[in-house]
Amino acid sequence: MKKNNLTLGEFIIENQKHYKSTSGEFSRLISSIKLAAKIVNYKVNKAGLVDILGDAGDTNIQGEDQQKLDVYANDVFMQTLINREIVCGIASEEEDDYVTIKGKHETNENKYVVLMDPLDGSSNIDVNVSVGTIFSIYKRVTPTGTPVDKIDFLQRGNQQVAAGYVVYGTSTMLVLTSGSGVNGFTLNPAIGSFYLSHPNMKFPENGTIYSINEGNYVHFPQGVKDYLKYCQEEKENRPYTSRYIGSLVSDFHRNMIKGGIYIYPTSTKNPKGKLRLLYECNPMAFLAEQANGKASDGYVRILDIKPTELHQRVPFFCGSKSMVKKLEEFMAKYPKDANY
Ligand SMILES: O=P(O)(O)OC[C@H]1O[C@](O)(COP(=O)(O)O)[C@@H](O)[C@@H]1O
Ligand SMILES: [Mg+2]
Ligand SMILES: [Mg+2]
Repeated sequence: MKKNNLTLGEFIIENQKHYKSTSGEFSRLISSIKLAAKIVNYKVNKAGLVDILGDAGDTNIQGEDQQKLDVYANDVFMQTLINREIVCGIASEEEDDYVTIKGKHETNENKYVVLMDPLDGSSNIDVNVSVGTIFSIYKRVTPTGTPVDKIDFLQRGNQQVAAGYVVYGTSTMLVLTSGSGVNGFTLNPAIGSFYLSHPNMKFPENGTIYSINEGNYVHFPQGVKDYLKYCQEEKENRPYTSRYIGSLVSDFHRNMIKGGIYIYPTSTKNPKGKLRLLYECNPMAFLAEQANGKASDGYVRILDIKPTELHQRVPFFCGSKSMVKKLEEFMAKYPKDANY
């Protein structure tokens, strides 16, 4: 597949067969996400010059201090999707509950729901380090024309129609899958279009980078501690390299290109893990598997976990297949409660 000559819109039209949509509804949905990403990107790039840094002075349902850019990004993605009336509902890290979009005819005819983390890596905003947006798309399970229900959002990750992220980094990229591989599109800011720059992205089977917040070491499950000892011993192609950006999207993106594993286990501070299943782990797990990688909670495939709550957290181990498998071997040596 050639690169640099297809825009994201052209790519979707050319690959219509993969983007399970006849009415063009799906491509309009992606076009809305693309538009919102460009608006947020513009603000991210001016962060030091406009009043968009620091705390928003409020906390979200997770009990986290919302950063101004968290709130701004949430508003932009929400408003873009609502105004263009393409989805029937949205769930967001920054919204207490899901939001129903009835449309002008109050008919709930649209068939897609979107779940999102509008700004991932919030701790990086004020220090000029890359951040991202994560999104996950499902077809609703309730009949069109009927009210949207929580069950439309509590679907297993293996039911996703599409998933992707935007990384606002040295360049701004949108990385997308709809179940037929992963493709990366880079924004040309001079033109305002995303161009296919990373066709058919794949995790290297193995890698030598591990990404984890080792500040929480004392609270890690024994299986994770043993795996870190394995990574750091001088044997074979080890010690590995430790790289941790503090933004899931950025760590994931680097690991997908270079090979590596991202680990956010349980800890005393986060007994269920920190990352949210619905709008962080599931979309990133879908992308990982579509790129020949692997994603589990240490025992179970992330995409098979049955969600029970919108903001539920799970332990998250994701990246090069051999590295995730090796970590699972260490986890399996202990009874689950010793690890969780
Ligand atoms: O600071 P910690 O505890 O290591 O957590 C960092 C992780 O938390 C996150 O920032 C959570 O995402 P949000 O910023 O969207 O809340 C991840 O992007 C990142 O990998
Ligand atoms: Mg996040
Ligand atoms: Mg966030």
